[in-house]
Amino acid sequence: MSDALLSVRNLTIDYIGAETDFRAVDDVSFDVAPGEVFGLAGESGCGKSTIAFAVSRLHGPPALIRKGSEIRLAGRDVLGLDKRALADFRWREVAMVFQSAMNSLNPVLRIEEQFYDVLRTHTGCTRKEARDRTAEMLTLVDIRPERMRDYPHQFSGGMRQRIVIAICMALDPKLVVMDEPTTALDVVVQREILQRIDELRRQRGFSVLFITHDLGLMVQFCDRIGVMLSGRMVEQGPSEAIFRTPRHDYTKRLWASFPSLKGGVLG
Ligand SMILES: Nc1ncnc2c1ncn2[C@@H]1O[C@H](COP(=O)(O)OP(=O)(O)OP(=O)(O)O)[C@@H](O)[C@H]1O
Repeated sequence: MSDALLSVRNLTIDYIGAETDFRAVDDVSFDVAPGEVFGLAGESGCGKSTIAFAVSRLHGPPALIRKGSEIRLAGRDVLGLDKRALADFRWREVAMVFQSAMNSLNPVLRIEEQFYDVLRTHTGCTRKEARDRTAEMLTLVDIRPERMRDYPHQFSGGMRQRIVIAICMALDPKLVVMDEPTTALDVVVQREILQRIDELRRQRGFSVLFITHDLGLMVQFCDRIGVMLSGRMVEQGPSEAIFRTPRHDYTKRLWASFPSLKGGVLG
């Protein structure tokens, strides 16, 4: 697919050990189109997070990406980026939201300062411009702009996670990688946040690489899903097809292990 935003080809990643190496990702290929939400499903340990880190170029030793692997974002060779290009690539091209992202806010800095740090570093904007952008972004995630004067502890967990998402969106990245972005939150807050992300995606047109253990959420939120088993991608396709007519035995077993999905999440 040449018009893909993200193109992953033959991605192979080992964790290098003292005695033996462990192949966490084995010859995985997939594309994510502009504006698309692509989900990675599969049991714990199958390599989903390892892929998410590699795509964001946040992996480090002992993870080693093997020769022949290719990751392209908007045509750029992600694995070939040097240190300088990488600083620009992160946030501007790709932003990552983790499960514990809400704890990544600096507890002693007002929210306003935390936005300013990211915006100034990447755009060289003035304080006034940063403040305007912060107000705009907070509004997008349903937080009153005047609360930019507050500190992280003055917000609930769900609000803190929304603030991190707003910071991630502030530079208009092309791709947002979300690894269990709402897992630490209660179910109602989870749904609210995902709905908000979905609206933002429609407005701003970014793509999402989405990882969650919650298969119901996955089917509901993703346009397409790739199913992983022991480092390999065994099946990929439109969510509805993967859910309703899975071809691989493992996918069938995966859905079967979540009886709540039988009611038909897709309606
Ligand atoms: N730093 C590391 N050193 C060695 N092995 C690792 C390291 N990080 C992850 N692994 C192994 O690589 C495999 C893939 O891990 P990964 O975290 O990518 O899986 P996952 O599908 O995201 O799992 P989960 O859903 O539990 O987060 C696992 O077997 C894990 O134990």
